[in-house]
Amino acid sequence: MPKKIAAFGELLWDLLPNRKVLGGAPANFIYRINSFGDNGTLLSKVGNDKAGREAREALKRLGVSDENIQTDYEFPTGSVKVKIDNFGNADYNIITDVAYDHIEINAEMIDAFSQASCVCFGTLVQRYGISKNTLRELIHESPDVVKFLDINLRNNCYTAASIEESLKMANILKTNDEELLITKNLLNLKHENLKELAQETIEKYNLEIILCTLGSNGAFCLTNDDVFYYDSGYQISLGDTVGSGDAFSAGFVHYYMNDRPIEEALSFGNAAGAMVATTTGATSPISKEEILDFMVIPHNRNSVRFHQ
Ligand SMILES: OC[C@H]1O[C@](O)(CO)[C@@H](O)[C@@H]1O
Repeated sequence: MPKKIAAFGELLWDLLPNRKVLGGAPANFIYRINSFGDNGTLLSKVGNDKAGREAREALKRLGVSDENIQTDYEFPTGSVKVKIDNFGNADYNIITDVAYDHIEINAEMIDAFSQASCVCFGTLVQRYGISKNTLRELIHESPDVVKFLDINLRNNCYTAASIEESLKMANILKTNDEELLITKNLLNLKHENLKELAQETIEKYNLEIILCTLGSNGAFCLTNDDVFYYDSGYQISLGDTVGSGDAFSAGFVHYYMNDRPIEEALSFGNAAGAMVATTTGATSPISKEEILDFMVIPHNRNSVRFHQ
């Protein structure tokens, strides 16, 4: 049975150096979730403009319903200017006060959230009051649902308060090494070492799992009963990093919510993220079968050491 997974947040156009592609972490996440065979719902908002109409069409072409995409009559559809450096790393200039900052609560959204088995959200959509409050209410109405926080810290789009509130709402945190250290500094956590910092964060915010991606060095996972797994990085030819973390999250959630062992979920997510990093933009099609095939090909894998 496909699992019902919902995500709340930004749907936008990523303006890459030479073309525009549909993006927004929750949109990218739900696209991958559906491509893996689960039943994903995206909760967002676009403007009453050409970009909004095109976003709906693009979304549907990607196999994601626009049923829970609201239309805003005042604010434009979101967009992001994405610069890619010589190493393929993305720098995001995120346009502010756009339609997805104004998502309003309604009965359909409450149903989509509370009837899902897992919901995903990030910090970017919490930069203004309306969407932030809608998210809080949706979470409040969904007590028995697994809450997956893909923290996605984007410049000028988070505060210590939005990070802390998000951690309090979450059961599972997905972060990257850099974001975990930013979180440490803003929330005055103690540990420098990533594993110890993850332990401290789990305890302080009562999390069940932390997933931490490490760029080309793979990813690790730590649970609240202190089970630790590490999956090393793949040596790939990098397209760009856009959407790679979103694919990691979708891969992990797909396996985890379908009752696969956490170690397998980590490996599948890590491979999904690596494969998306070989493409440009966040929504190039990659099937589950292609990821599974990729995982069994012998690869050169990078390896990091943890100071345990
Ligand atoms: O959501 C914020 C930004 O992050 C991405 O999702 C990539 O992870 C982009 O598509 C978007 O511009």
